[in-house]
Amino acid sequence: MDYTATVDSWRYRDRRALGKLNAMTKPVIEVSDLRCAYGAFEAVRGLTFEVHKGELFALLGTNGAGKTTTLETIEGHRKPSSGAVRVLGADPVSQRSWVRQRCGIMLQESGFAGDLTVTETVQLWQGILGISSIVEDGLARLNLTHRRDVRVKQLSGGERRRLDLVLATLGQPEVVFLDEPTTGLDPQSREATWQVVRELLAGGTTVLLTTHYLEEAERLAHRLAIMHEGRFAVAGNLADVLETELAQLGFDLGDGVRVAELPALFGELDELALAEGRVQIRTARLQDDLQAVLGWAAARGVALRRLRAHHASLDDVFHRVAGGARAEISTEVTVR
Ligand SMILES: Nc1ncnc2c1ncn2[C@@H]1O[C@H](COP(=O)(O)OP(=O)(O)OP(=O)(O)O)[C@@H](O)[C@H]1O
Repeated sequence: MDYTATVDSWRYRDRRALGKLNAMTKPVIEVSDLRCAYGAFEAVRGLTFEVHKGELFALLGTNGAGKTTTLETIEGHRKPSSGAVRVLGADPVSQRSWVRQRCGIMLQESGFAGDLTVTETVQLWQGILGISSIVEDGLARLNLTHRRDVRVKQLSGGERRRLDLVLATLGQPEVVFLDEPTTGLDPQSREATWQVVRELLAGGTTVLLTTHYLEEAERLAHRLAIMHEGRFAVAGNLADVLETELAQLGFDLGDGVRVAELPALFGELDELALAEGRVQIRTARLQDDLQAVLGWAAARGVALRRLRAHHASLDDVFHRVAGGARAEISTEVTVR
């Protein structure tokens, strides 16, 4: 049985139900016109969004887009320059200890004491949080049991990341912040991490995540935002985000076929690709244009070589945003 597929389809089926439920409940994380500056430089420029109970919201974006600054500000590590942040209804700066007790935080870089063993580190963290829960399960699920007596400084980068996650999820926090949780992990460890995150969500934990892995956001996020230069360039659920980019239809222009002979299409022809002998069309009406091309080819007896028709992927959207082609997208996205 493909467990991943089952979990993912469950997520998609359940998303609508979660949305209806969430419309009736107070958000767990509320961010309103958030701005954060380092001196004269404004790294975060007016973000507004909410995250509801049991929901995972993913922040994607290019290096320096402002993801970590946003996350750390919501965690209460710094005051916003302006705007408002509420976590579980409280101000994460002025009510820090109340909020902190209810949150698990996985920073981008851990600040472990290298001379402590894995077990000692967990025990220390349990002491700080006043938790006496048994962590064997957490260590086992993230494949760290056999490393429990190893000093932290002797762990690999991926093992440290997994230890970070064990610590962030100690004591069943209501909210978990994950800053690039799977960077540097091998595929197996990444899958184990995703499984832990799915279990947290199923238990009602709310998760705010930053990642550079588009697949991670596709697999886990109920909603996501792609940041660029401190703003949300595009945001919403996966379908909303994919709809912001046109679909693509392409095939090689065979010998003896002239461009003028092509059927009328709704999409726009890529002149650069055409110069290299390929018909490449970006279109908002993929089905109509595909039908027109197939009908035309059948009528003329043209074989369409390397025919490819596909809706936009998250990768396509990301590259458009990263390429700075933001004129086509609203930069004032409000996510509610
Ligand atoms: N302490 C700081 N002082 C000055 N500028 C900072 C500081 N921290 C971050 N910045 C700047 O703020 C901007 C946003 O940084 P941030 O780390 O939030 O981005 P990011 O999206 O998390 O990037 P990455 O994907 O590389 O982690 C960048 O231009 C960065 O150089």
